Amino acid sequence: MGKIVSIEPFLLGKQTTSAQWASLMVLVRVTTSDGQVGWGETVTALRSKTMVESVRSISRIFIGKDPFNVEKNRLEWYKHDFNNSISLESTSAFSAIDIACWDLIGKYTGEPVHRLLGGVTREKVKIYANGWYSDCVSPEDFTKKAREVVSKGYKALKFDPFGANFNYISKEGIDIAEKRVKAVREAVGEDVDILIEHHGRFNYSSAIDIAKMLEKYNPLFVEEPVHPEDIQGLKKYRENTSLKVALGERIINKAYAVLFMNEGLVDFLQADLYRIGGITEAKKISGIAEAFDVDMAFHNAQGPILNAASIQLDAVIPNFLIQESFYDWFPQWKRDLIRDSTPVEGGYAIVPKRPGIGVEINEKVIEENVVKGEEYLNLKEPIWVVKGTWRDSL
Ligand SMILES: O=C(O)[C@H](O)[C@@H](O)[C@H](O)[C@H](O)CO
Ligand SMILES: [Mg+2]
Repeated sequence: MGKIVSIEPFLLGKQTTSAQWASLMVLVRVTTSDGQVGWGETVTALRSKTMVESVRSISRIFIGKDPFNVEKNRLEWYKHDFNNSISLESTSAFSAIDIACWDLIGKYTGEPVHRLLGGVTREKVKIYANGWYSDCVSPEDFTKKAREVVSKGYKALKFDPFGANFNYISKEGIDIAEKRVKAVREAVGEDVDILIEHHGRFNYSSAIDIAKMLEKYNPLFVEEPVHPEDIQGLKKYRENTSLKVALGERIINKAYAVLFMNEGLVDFLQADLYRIGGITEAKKISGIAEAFDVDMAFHNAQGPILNAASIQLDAVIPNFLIQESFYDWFPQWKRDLIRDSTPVEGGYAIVPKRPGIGVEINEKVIEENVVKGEEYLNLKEPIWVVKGTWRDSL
């Protein structure tokens, strides 16, 4: 088996798309001395140039290494990078390389990654839709688009009904959010799960007021109800509602996740493979979560490589809840980038049996979509918002 000879980041995308937070992606190609290729992906997070450079810098640790030694290689990175415990740039670059190495291991052995991680616990994984509600402002907008999601077969969908409210939300703001939530619940019926995204933007008292409203709509979970660093606020939130809390998309290592689980502050953990340390660390964190009786709902808001890698892990872990997916709302170039997709059918993604993470890259699409520069920055609507929903009145 070959050693790693090159690690190349490609910044791909379009500077303006309907999904700004994911308009660009960093694709990473890892090549071995015997010509095998593995693919990884990481996030840009308004730092596209930085992320590309970060992949280049840390790749020096991996050149000449055996891609099979994911643990030893990770330890080398951990040892050399003094700031990895506080650097999303470092963990995100590392994560892409780790995913590419797993893809290589699968290709060498001829096995899908899930068979190398523990085998199949489920042949298909339940998906929830995100990204479906761009430009939804009125309850009627939400009704129309929610019906479309259900007609595609989805059994669960997530949305943020809070418009441009930030930190504090007034009684009127809650009333508007309620009209949107009610519209979606009525459109999808009681058998489809609704998941309420807060994007970590409220103070605890506002989040508690919101929770009182949400309780009657029976969401599967509420996500990041308070600011992600506000542990004291989250404790107060937990004391004041029985709604189930999901969080963790911004967590960059397993020890940090334990802080939340140890205090009983989270029901469902949303680690993301690109930030937590690739497949290697995502598998470990799932095991730790299992010991706390916490189920996994991996965050997955970026491109087709991360989507494929997440599905591999979902197939394996015992404590799987549900998988986020933007797949049906991807810009076309992201779908074209891979030859073999894992389409969502009847609300589930069928776990692919192909070697590696299960996708082949169409290299022509790389050439056509290489971009230079930074993400388009819209100062009127924060990057994490689904396009056209940053409106606080109906
Ligand atoms: O998917 C999620 O859970 C996220 O919080 C984000 O990464 C996205 O920005 C968002 O959902 C789009 O608004
Ligand atoms: Mg989120």
